[in-house]
Amino acid sequence: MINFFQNKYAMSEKGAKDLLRSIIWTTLMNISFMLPIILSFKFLDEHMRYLLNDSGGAVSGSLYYVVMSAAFFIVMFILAYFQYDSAYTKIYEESARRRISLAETLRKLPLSFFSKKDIADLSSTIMEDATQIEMLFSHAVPQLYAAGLTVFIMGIMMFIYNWMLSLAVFWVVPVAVLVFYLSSKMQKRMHANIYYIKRDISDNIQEIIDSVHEIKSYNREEDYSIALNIKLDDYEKHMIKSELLIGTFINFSHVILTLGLPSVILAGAYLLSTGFVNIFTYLVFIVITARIYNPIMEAMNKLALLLFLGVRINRMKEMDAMPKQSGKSEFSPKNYDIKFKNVDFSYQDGVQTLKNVSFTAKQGDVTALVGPSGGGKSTAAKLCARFWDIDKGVITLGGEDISLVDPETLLNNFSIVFQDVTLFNSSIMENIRIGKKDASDEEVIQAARMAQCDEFVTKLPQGYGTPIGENGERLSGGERQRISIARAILKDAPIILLDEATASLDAENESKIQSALSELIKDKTVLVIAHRMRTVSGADEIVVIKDGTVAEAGTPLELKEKQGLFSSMLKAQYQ
Ligand SMILES: Nc1ncnc2c1ncn2[C@@H]1O[C@H](COP(=O)(O)OP(=O)(O)OP(=O)(O)O)[C@@H](O)[C@H]1O
Repeated sequence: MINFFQNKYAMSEKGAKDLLRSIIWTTLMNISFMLPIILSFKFLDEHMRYLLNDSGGAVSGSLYYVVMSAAFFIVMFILAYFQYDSAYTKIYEESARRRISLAETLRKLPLSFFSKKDIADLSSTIMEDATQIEMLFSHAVPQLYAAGLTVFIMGIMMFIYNWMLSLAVFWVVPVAVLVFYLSSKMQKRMHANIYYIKRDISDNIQEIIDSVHEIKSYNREEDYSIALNIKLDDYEKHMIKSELLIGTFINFSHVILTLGLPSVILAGAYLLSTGFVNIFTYLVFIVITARIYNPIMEAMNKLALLLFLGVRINRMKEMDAMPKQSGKSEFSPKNYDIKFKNVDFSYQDGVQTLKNVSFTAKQGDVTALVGPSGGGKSTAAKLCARFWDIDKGVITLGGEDISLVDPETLLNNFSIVFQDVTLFNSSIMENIRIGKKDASDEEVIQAARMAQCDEFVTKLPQGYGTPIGENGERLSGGERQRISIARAILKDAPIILLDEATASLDAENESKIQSALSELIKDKTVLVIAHRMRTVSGADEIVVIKDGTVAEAGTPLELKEKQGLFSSMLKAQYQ
């Protein structure tokens, strides 16, 4: 059973055990609600017999009923406590574990998972799916299983007590469940559709928010809002259809269940008149029948939500099943040479981005990757920090295969400055401190000065404490890039990846930063991706990448003399 829950609901072992406990406690609580009824009728029965015999004096055994009532009350209270604890506290604990494990999964997923389109999907999985699953596991799943179990246990007890009346009570249950079951396939399909339409809408909204500048500048607001409205209408139609469908089936099943009571009244009246049952049994069955369907009805009301559960759990399982990056967390290479040996890589199946790429970026050297746009320079640089895993060949750092090193451990060795700088909605100080989280304010300011940030920071109202808005929206491209360089300077890692690091800077700032960078890169492995030939003039080694392959490699002088691609690019740029 534990294994079944673990597999079906993607739960931890502890969560599955707690769910089982919750089902047991809920079943016991459901059954305990019948106890006062049985006790009352037993009391009534004895009372009636006593009155009919009319022996005079007090009713014998009254104290017994008072004590039993108090005992039942305590039992019900205890059961309700454990039921609450298992269905809420424990289930919420599992939910916390589920969220933490999702976050852990995210840490281990390769970057290929985080394409732009996945961001809305991801946040919906983490926030909405996890919340919905939490709600279902506290309010619906244990209750559903417990309803089945309660009816089963009560059914056995009642059949033993009086099978004829029990037949009248229970014939409706399989019929109602069958009606619901037959419709569930259709409902599941519908709910899956709704779920995917909803995700598509979230993606669409996310895309609009991300590209709001482009949409406005190309006057495409109307096209986007028409496309979004079509999707919203579709969502509305599906929701109405689904509500109608599920409402119809739930109500139909409820109607079938309510037929149970008249069945018992009629069958009981007949059995009473023929002497097969006494009045006490008849009345007990009527009252129990009025209550026994409640857990099933309640569970059915929640089934609509439960139908969403499968889709949501599958989404989590999918995420969990994605190939994760792992590796050793202890890593101290003997040097920081990066070596590509016959590396093949593709972002998508069938489109090879790098083919048989081999080159070495030596520690203490500046290795420049140059070549035509789209050739694969940035891809090669990102692969050596294990942003993705390669398809063939090997990339080594200090002679060790990087695919065997935990990505976070590996990244500790890299200072990276990309073209597309990501900044966080906090102060400049905190944005730079990301490079080294335990850096003092003085260290941060020192790095900022080296990266020429001082010039614009001192003009800001709160200096280094100035909030810079979502992704640094209050800063210019060059200012954002300088913050990114300051981070790299602060981190002071043994390998430096510079992807057009000084592209958005004016000539004066660029030369100042170049001199700061030349201090930073001493004795380090430096991989520079550059388009402008003057950026690479000081490089020790140049690797020309064209159409995903190494077209030529050597020192600037060697390549100039070779009169190949590098030399023609050089000429073209100076012309
Ligand atoms: N995340 C991605 N998913 C799919 N394809 C990608 C991705 N990133 C880059 N590519 C593709 O891989 C190829 C190489 O891109 P890459 O950015 O490495 O080239 P580049 O030489 O650095 O180009 P540029 O000089 O223009 O920056 C291109 O065809 C590009 O479209």
